[in-house]
Order: sequence, then structure tokens, then C-alpha cells
Amino acid sequence: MAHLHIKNLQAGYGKKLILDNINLTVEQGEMIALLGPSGCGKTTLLNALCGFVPVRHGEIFAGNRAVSQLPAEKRNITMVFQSYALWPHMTVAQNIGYGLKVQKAKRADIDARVAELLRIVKLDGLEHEKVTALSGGQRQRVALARALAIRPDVLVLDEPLSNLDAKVRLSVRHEIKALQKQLGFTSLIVTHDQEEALVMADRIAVLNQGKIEQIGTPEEIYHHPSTPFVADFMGAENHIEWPIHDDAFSLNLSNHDDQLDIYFRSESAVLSAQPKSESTDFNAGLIISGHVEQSVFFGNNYQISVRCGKHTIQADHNQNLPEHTPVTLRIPIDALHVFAKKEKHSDHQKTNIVSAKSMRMNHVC
Ligand SMILES: Nc1ncnc2c1ncn2[C@@H]1O[C@H](COP(=O)(O)OP(=O)(O)OP(=O)(O)O)[C@@H](O)[C@H]1O
Repeated sequence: MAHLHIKNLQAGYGKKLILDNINLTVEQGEMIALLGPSGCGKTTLLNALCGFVPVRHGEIFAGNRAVSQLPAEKRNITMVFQSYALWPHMTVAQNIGYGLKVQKAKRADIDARVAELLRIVKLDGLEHEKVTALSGGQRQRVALARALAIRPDVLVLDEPLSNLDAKVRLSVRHEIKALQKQLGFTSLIVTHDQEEALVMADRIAVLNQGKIEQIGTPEEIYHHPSTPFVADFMGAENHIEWPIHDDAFSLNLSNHDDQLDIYFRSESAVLSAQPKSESTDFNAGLIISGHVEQSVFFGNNYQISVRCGKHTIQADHNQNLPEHTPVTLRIPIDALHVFAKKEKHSDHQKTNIVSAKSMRMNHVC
């Protein structure tokens, strides 16, 4: 399969501009997940690639072909839809072979390709079934096989797993990933499930309001978010603005003038069920004192809501704690996502955590 190159792409509906200056390269055989909140433009981007939404500006290259002015059927970019979009009156084999039939391929070639794909998606034996007789997971495999049958340059998948129940979803997720590695298809997958993106994608592009905020490997996006939006979206749900005039919070910083936004995950907060004391190591990161407001069981641990002055901080803990228990939280410097606030009307700037760590700790707030 070919690689995909999207250059300065703008697209929208009527006068409404939805995608603004999208630049993205998907390498041959790579899977990129488009991740972002509802309405940020993920589906619009897939539709623009497939030719269902016109491109206003910019260019799309699939392989070395400029395709953005071609009609949908000439682009060789195929979509797997959330709702499967199978023909209900056709059998599994007829659905899979449909695209080849439209292309007027020879009967024998269609049969051979259909048989190959039935094997690949593990549906052999079901070729004569009506698709209405299949489970959701099986239908999605038919949809995938149908999309792959025509050997597209690029495969795009729009929330392909969201109609499946949780258990089937996990297995189909792994099947698609394994197929992608085995067949080496170039693909873009839309999801708003962050775990799905982390597990399936080679790289993740996080979209916010029609723009790409960050592109990187799952590890980069998870551990090194480059903007407050990405940090928050990827699960660093605790947010404080620094400086904070509250004795419950202590953080040693060398530069007292910094205006910072600090994000961290509940899993990074180390909780001890005792109040802050003389023996607390204030150089050990962000130290927060408070009391338990709520404790919720999550299976492998408890999520504890800790009231700290005006803030409520979420921390994971291995034990249930009664309401009002005094606690101290420690968040290591490495686990803090720190962003310097810039002038009004300009963006945040990522502050290098490593340099924050190496700062001389000379001030306890
Ligand atoms: N056919 C349409 N006509 C006008 N506006 C549309 C149309 N389709 C989508 N939009 C608008 O475009 C914006 C982006 O929609 P899009 O479906 O691309 O978002 P999304 O990120 O895929 O959202 P979701 O995760 O909810 O599917 C939204 O504001 C939406 O209301």
C-alpha cells in the first residue's frame, strides 16, 4: 500500500470551516489514530480523504497520486464505517466481493479474492450466510474484508468498534491490529477512546477544534503531552494553576515568577494516610495535604477524591479510606506536566520537566 500525505488541508460545510490547515503524513503500512473530543473534526477529515466532503484548500496524496480533486471512486481510499454499511440482502461473500464486482473484475478473480479474505478475517464457512444472521463482531469483519478486497491505497476506519459490546470490542481491536501488521495496510482510524488509540496505533494525532494539537507515538502522547489540552484529554485530569496561595500545596521552584499550568494523573499521586508533618520531604515533588472526600472502588484500586483547600484532587490508592481521613499526596516532579502560561492571546509553552527537575529547589510555597 501507498503512503498518505495531507498538505495544508482545509475543509468544511457551507461557509463553516471545520478543518484548518491539517498537515499529516502516514507512512506506508502505518496506522494513525485520530483522537479528539466530539465535534473536533475527525469524521470530517476521513470524509475529506474519501471524497465525501470537498477539499477547499490543500492537497491529498495517496501514494504519489494527487487525489483531492478526484471523485470518491477514483481515489482508491476506502472507508470502514461504524455502522458496517453492509448490504442486508446479500451474503457474506457477495458483500466482500461487491467492490470488485463494481470494478468489473473477472468472476474467478473475485471468487479467489473473496476466499482469501474469508480466511484472513476468519469467516470461512460463513460465506453463504446473510450478513443479517451475523453478530456485530462478525459483521465488522465482513466490512473490513470488503474494504480490503479492492486493495485500497489507504484504509480509513471511522469508529469501527463503537457498536460492539466491551468484550467483543477488545478482541476485534486486536484482530484489526494483527491484520494491519500482517497485511501492512496504510490506515487512519478514528476513535474517541484513548485506550483504543494507545493500543492500536503506531502514532496518534490529537485533534482539537479542527487542528492537530500533537502527533506522536502513543508513549510520546501519553508521557509527554505538548499542550494543556493534550495533557487533559489523555487523562491527566488533575489541574492546578501555579503559583497557588494555599498552604495545602508545596512545590519547590527556582523561578518564583513563573505562571504555570500543572497537570497530573490520579495514578501518579502517591497517597499516604497521614497529615503533612515535620518529616514530610518537601523536595520530593508536589506535596498536597487534604482530607478524603470520597472513595470509589474501581476493581484494581480505589479512586480517592481528596479535598485540598478549594481544589479536589483525584488519587489512586490500594485501600478504601473513610471520609475525612487526613492524607498527604506526593506527585514526583517527573509525573507533572508543566506548561508556562504565556501572554494573553498566545499559546502555552511546554516547560521542560527535566529542567524543572534539575532546578535548585529553593522555595517552599
Ligand atoms: N453535514 C454536515 N453539515 C454541517 N456541519 C456538519 C456536518 N457534519 C458535521 N458537521 C459539523 O462539523 C463539526 C465536526 O464534525 P465531525 O463529525 O467531523 O466531528 P467528530 O470529531 O467526528 O465528532 P464525533 O466524535 O462526535 O463523531 C461539528 O461541529 C459538526 O456539527
